[in-house]
Amino acid sequence: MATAATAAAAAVPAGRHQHQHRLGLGLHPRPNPHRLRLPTSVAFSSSSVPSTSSSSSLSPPAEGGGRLVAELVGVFNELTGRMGEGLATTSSSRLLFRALKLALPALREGEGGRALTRALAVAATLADLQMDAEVMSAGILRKALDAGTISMQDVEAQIGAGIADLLHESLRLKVAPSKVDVLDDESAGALRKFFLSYYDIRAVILELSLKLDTMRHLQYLPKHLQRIKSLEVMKIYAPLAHAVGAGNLSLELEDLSFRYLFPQAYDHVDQWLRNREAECKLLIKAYKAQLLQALKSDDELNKIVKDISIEGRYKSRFSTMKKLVKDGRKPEEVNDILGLRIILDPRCDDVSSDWGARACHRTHEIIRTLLNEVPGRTKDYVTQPKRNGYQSLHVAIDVSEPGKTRPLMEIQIRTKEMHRIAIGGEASHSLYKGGLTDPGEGKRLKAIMLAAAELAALRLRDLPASDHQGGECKNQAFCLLDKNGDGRISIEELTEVMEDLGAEGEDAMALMHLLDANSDGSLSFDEFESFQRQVELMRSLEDRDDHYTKILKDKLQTIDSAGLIHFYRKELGDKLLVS
Ligand SMILES: Nc1nc2c(ncn2[C@@H]2O[C@H](COP(=O)(O)OP(=O)(O)OP(=O)(O)O)[C@@H](O)[C@H]2O)c(=O)[nH]1
Ligand SMILES: Nc1ncnc2c1ncn2[C@@H]1O[C@H](COP(=O)(O)OP(=O)(O)OP(=O)(O)O)[C@@H](O)[C@H]1O
Ligand SMILES: [Ca+2]
Ligand SMILES: [Ca+2]
Repeated sequence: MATAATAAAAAVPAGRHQHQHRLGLGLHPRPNPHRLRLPTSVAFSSSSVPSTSSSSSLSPPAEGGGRLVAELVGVFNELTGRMGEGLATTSSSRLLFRALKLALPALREGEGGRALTRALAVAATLADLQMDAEVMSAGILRKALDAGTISMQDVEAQIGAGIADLLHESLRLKVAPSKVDVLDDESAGALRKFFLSYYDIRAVILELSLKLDTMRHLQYLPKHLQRIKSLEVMKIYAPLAHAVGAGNLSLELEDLSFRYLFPQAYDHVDQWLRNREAECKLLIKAYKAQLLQALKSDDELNKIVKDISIEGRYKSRFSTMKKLVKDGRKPEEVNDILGLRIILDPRCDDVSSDWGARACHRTHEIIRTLLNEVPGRTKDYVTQPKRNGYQSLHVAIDVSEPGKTRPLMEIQIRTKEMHRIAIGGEASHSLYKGGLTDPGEGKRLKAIMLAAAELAALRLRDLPASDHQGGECKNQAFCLLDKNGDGRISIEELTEVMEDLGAEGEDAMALMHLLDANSDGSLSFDEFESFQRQVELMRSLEDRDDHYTKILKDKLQTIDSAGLIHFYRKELGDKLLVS
């Protein structure tokens, strides 16, 4: 870490360090509960329950207006960079920027210093689900509303009626589960359907992302609430997420509620999967690469297909547990802990032709020559589709080595069309997993969800650009700060944004002084870009800092479970305490 910090400091123009420290922009990496970097747990990891200790016990850093602008710019860039292709239009960006300006001051203090990071994680989840800027902004603002420092009137006046409607809708959704008995399967099922048919589907997705946020931080709630919320998630929200095709979200929701509802069973499954996780994930990666290369270099297969892709996955905690309770299997008897899925694109995709089946069978032959197929475990739903139309060829592979027994690997072989039906069609995963009984419902829901997102994106694209932003903008953050569009950020423009963020207007002078390299009293595009580079650097250092903190914390926890931490603490005092 010392090397990274030294290199980073060297990259900053000479003579700047002194000012940066004064403004709280110093590059020295330190834990900062108020920073806006997205937490690493944003990535859909099935086991990303944050640890119980938090950085909130640390005292806040010297807070200057410079730091606030740096945070605004850094967060804005990160979120727009994460938005789906075509969704980060000028008007979308402007909306997100306005929402951030309103929400940031409100979120700074909430939830023990975690409110801001949490709000941004919600927005990132929404971006990953291809939601538009309106939904992302609503996510951030819902967290600000929950923090109690802004009101719906503020949102309506400063952001607009569209987002206020979305927020009203999500607030109505929030209270709905309390009106039914979630333990009753029929009521839970009816409520899920009601959600999907009655409410704006984007509000449902927003609610799902907020539920994920709640579940990721459940350790801060009292025990009885942990159980009630987990039950709601298990019975209502996780199946809902499956139903709308938000697969990764539903897997994480399931794993988190499983953890709180059945802690002992969870620990058992978690321990078993965790012990093999790193090795199995490496194996999945290696088999994937090896298979892809073998398939792509097979002449016969190449005559039938124009493209081949392979997806890999390690089974989730909850999904594994379900298999164990279904028929009393042991974990080592679950045959799809390691999974690969080969998707083939036949040169002739006419469904009545046999090109698809030929491609699947040729792929199977290649696998047989390369890998150790387990006899009697192959299922050919390509030749004999399931009644719901599901087609795929499944083989089980033994990946053990002498002296090292491993769980089996399942390989599913299918064409693009078969995959489409398995994902969104009548044999869809949302029906298979989401508890929906009406065939076609999953397909319809997914279509509604995508159409709603597309419509919102179109609406935002159609909003009139502000006077000077009709043309191309090379750097969205710069253009949003340069309100009058004269190509420079003036002291007035900087003062305004600082005041919006709740800082003293005078801080603008200090920041201007720091960044205005040629001392002409305003920020040029180049000067602003150099500021942005520093912001990025700062955030990446904080990332790395988190990474090291986590490693150290994991080590300490291992030591703790061995009962040795008390010994080390006594020996080394606070030096070993990591928050
Ligand atoms: N989308 C979808 N996927 C399916 C369907 N049926 C099976 N699959 C997938 O194929 C996998 C294996 O299914 P099968 O080969 O029938 O195996 P199984 O009888 O479930 O066997 P176990 O895995 O041992 O419980 C499932 O885990 C799913 O991933 C279906 O109707 N729709
Ligand atoms: N062999 C595989 N290779 C790649 N992805 C898979 C494989 N099997 C399932 N998946 C995908 O992994 C995700 C999680 O699936 P999960 O393992 O929970 O259930 P499943 O295998 O579909 O069903 P079941 O629990 O009945 O086995 C889903 O998106 C699913 O499509
Ligand atoms: Ca499976
Ligand atoms: Ca200007």
